Amino acid sequence: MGAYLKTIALFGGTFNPVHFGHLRMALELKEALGFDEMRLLPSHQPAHRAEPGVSAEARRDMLALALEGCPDLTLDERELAREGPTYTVDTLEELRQELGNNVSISFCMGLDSLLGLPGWHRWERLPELAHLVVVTRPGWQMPRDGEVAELLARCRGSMDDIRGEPAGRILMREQTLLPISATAIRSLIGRGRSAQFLLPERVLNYIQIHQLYKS
Ligand SMILES: Nc1ncnc2c1ncn2[C@@H]1O[C@H](COP(=O)(O)OP(=O)(O)OP(=O)(O)O)[C@@H](O)[C@H]1O
Ligand SMILES: O=C(O)c1ccc[n+]([C@@H]2O[C@H](COP(=O)([O-])O)[C@@H](O)[C@H]2O)c1
Repeated sequence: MGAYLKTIALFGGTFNPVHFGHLRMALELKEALGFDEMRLLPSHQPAHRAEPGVSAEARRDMLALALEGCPDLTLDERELAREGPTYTVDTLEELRQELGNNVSISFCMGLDSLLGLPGWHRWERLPELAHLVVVTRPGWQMPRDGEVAELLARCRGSMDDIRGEPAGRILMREQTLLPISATAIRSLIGRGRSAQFLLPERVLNYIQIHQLYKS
């Protein structure tokens, strides 16, 4: 294997709002796998779910507040400026053009997202543009057959592969996720209950000041 490449990881989501589950997962992945950069990538208009109801600017502002004082995690705002549905393949094509082929790009996702990958826009192009880092929870089932199982059989690799190649590998990593979801946070606030200790205090203050998620 040749020299190691610079490694950039992306962690995409709606972040409506960002919470400690997202932040811990991103930080642990960066530290455990040794990525040079871990970028949180808020989507403008998610491709496979309803409109978030909270503006892209507000979701971005909350992420920026959450990342204050955490130099290990950065914010990549490129999807927010794009009109129409946010497709990961467009983002990765843009990024690849910007960075060239001598950089290793990894897109991080949960196993649930990997199982749904064949529904993503131009999904077969994704491994040509980036590696996929897939976080599994203890006890989760890997697919046995179908397109994703075939992709895994072809592409499964290690962190050494990811450091040495620009794209094309799938790394499976078992990690315990904090049991927090943005849906539960929105529901708590909507019912007038407290969401304290589930997300950064600064983000909670922003939600209160802007009266977000009130039913
Ligand atoms: N508790 C968690 N720990 C680690 N990762 C998470 C957690 N919740 C969501 N994720 C991951 O974060 C990314 C962005 O998720 P998203 O913004 O949809 O958050 P969410 O909390 O699942 O939101 P919602 O409840 O609105 O679906 C996805 O890859 C998702 O798998
Ligand atoms: O490109 C697609 O077709 C596509 C379909 C579903 C999800 N994604 C991306 O996957 C990431 C997590 O999405 P979500 O909806 O679980 O927050 C986020 O970056 C989305 O843009 C992308």
